[in-house]
Amino acid sequence: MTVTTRPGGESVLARIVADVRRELALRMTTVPFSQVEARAAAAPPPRDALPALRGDGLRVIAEVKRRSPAKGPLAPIPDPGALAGRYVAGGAAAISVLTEPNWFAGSPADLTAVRTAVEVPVLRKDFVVDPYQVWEARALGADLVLLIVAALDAPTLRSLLGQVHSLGMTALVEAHDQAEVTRAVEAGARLVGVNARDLRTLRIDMAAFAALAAGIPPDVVRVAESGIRGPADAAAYRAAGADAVLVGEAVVTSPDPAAAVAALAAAAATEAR
Ligand SMILES: O=C(O)c1ccccc1NCC(=O)[C@H](O)[C@H](O)COP(=O)(O)O
Repeated sequence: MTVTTRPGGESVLARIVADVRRELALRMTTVPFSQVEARAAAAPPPRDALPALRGDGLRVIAEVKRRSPAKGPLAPIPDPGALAGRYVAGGAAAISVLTEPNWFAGSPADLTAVRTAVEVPVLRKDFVVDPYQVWEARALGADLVLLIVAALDAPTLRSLLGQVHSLGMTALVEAHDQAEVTRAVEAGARLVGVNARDLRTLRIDMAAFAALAAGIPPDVVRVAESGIRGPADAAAYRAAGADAVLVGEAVVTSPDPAAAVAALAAAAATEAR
């Protein structure tokens, strides 16, 4: 689905979440929770993401993203495991996999394929609103789960975060403004992403990370997400204090994804803090 937004119209995020909830309700009737729980117990143990995402230089989380609501199709990606392998060859510290089918043309099978193909931590990037999806993520082999502050009330954010941690995974808690950063930190996030893209309007504000980074405590790992076109953007985020960047479109559309990832990481070989 490709969207246009109208002032005062329903937010894009709200529309995506409504679809996700409908599909989830269907899955919950066809795949009993006990089955998901059993698959999670049999999944390979989670990989520790935090040490992978902070260290010397800027870490790159490279995304498997076939399409975007704003731009439509980006890349067909017939073999997500092979693409993730190219990212890792270029130095990616983690891989993000969009598993949502209707707006991003993703699938849960993409995540499993990527997890099998690479040895770095793998993020389930989806619109998680219910504990069932956290268990699903673990059952698929995910090491990280995205929690979007704008999609969750405070008690739900806190309880989903606790659940991600109790399953041994890491949550990437995503914020777009100061109030959301505060909520992420108060909920106990250890990894906070500032998304330059406002998921309600799809507008990109590349200044958002620099404006918000100082409000993220030093023991929390900081990720700058979205809108990164190349090394200059990555270097600017590093200078503003990012430990890692999360990049989708620029790497899936590159003719050489390994080189694209390597250039992003190399551009920002400066000390951040
Ligand atoms: O990408 C979108 O258009 C989008 C729209 C609505 C909700 C989420 C969306 N994207 C998810 C992401 O956060 C990005 O895929 C990710 O940060 C990479 O962004 P980019 O490098 O700009 O492709």
